[in-house]
Amino acid sequence: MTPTPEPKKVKIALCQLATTANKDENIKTATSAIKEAAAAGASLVVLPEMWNCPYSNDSFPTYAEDIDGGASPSADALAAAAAANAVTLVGGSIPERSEDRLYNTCLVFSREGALLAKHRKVHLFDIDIPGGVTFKESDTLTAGEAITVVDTEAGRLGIAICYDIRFPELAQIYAQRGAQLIVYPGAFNTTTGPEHWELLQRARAVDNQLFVAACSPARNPKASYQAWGHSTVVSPWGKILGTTDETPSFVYAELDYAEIETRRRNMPITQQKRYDMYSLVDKT
Ligand SMILES: O=C(O)CCC(=O)C(=O)O
Repeated sequence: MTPTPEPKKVKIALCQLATTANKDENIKTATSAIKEAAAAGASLVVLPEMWNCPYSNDSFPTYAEDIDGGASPSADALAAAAAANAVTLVGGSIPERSEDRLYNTCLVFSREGALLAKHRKVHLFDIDIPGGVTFKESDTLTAGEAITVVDTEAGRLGIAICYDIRFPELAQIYAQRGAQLIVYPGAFNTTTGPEHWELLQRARAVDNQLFVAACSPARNPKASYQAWGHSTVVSPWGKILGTTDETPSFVYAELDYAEIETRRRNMPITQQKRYDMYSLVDKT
């Protein structure tokens, strides 16, 4: 990969969208949110995990779109919205159908609406917390096999989805590859969200001395899955640069990528790692 782009300042917008069971309505909501974020001055816009459908295993197969096959109204709408508003767009995620498999997939578009990257969620959300939350994405979805670092006009971005944030090795590999910001479209819930959502974002940011942004759907009281909301942007020092509650809302923050160099110079933990005692192997 080429050297990390020059440090610069980027205004990011996280669109905490209300999602419904109506895909067309969800696409309209996303399109108008991208326009509103751009009008507010954002050059990098982020959408939530599974923004075009309810977050449920019943929904994923019926809402899934064949992105590679060119049959994806959601992808088409995102490409058009990125170009119309001249923003770099991390398009949250949607259920993707590819041959006989389904994936939880994030698309990244340039300011011209070109598809820059496609990331399939690597760690599937299979958990069982009795009295709390039980979910098994692997009932319908297949895990991705590739990790994604992409150069954009808004910086070098590492892309990962929701449960992926619990795996520090992935974030460390992104940092090693020069990511300035890791973007996690996510949909934590009312059991794990209050305990871990902010903690994990701050941990990944401080571990790796880079920016972290996590964008959730808004909570829908009628939905089977109660999203935590609280979309958040964190600095390399672990500072919350912007956050919200569980309602449909926008989070704006300015990312000054020069801070990454400052923090790493002041506290050079990457050079201080004891790779004579332990190791991280990038097998991708
Ligand atoms: O890790 C968690 O607590 C929530 C993860 C999740 O909701 C997801 O991966 O979709």
